Amino acid sequence: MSNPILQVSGLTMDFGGIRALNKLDLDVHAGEIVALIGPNGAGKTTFFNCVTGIYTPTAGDVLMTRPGDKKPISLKGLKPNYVTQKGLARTFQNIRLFSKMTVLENVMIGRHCRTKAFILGAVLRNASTRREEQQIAEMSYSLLEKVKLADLANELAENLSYGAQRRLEIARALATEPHLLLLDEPAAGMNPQETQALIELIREISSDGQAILLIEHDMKLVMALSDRIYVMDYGKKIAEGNPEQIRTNPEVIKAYLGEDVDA
Ligand SMILES: Nc1ncnc2c1ncn2[C@@H]1O[C@H](COP(=O)(O)OP(=O)(O)OP(=O)(O)O)[C@@H](O)[C@H]1O
Repeated sequence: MSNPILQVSGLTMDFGGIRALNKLDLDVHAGEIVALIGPNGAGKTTFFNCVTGIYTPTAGDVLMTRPGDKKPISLKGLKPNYVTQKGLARTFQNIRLFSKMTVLENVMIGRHCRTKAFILGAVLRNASTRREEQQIAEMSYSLLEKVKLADLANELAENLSYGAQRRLEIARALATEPHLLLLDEPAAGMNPQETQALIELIREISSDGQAILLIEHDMKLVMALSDRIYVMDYGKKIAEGNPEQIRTNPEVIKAYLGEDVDA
């Protein structure tokens, strides 16, 4: 088997006396949808923050192997914008859009991390910059079509419904052309119809070959989409397997006592 796109080993994160992550191993292969689940406070967001450069982990490594790479590169210690440039994009638990910009502009911003002419061109506005802007706008528009927001391209982001804002965040992350897409609670705050539409969207994105790692509390979504699931509790991995194995795992049932894993 080829190297995983993402290979996390021994990831540990201490906040003062709190060990939020404890020697966590996790990998994601090309084309997979992998979910990371666990009760509140288990360490899921800390994991994403360590992988995407928001925190530098106390110990462990985060390796990425992109198509064509002879050996993995380490993302550990890289700033978030460099992590994005290497091919890892994410959405956030609390939506982070530019509310006073249009829907299309929000996606175009995501794309700019891949363009040469951005800073210099923004000052000079020469012909090649204008051509590149046009290409970015077209590519961004096609992503809006994918997430079913093309009709709202010129609307301000703040005027979108909650579910639509979450889909816009996904489009913006896809605009960076990631090798791996990280989704942080994409269904949070959605009604059942919005969640169902999201499940279909994630399936469609995955069918294009996009590898996806997601954190989610909505078990219906997790069970419907995941090829593999990692379960953590108190910063440690307590189980790993396919949805059926996770659904029936006694450790998982114990960790979730009182919560509904059997969606
Ligand atoms: N910046 C921080 N400083 C101190 N402690 C933190 C920090 N970030 C997270 N923690 C602690 O680390 C632990 C894991 O938190 P984390 O937010 O990663 O859990 P989670 O699984 O994402 O929870 P939730 O499902 O509620 O979002 C918690 O005990 C939390 O209080």
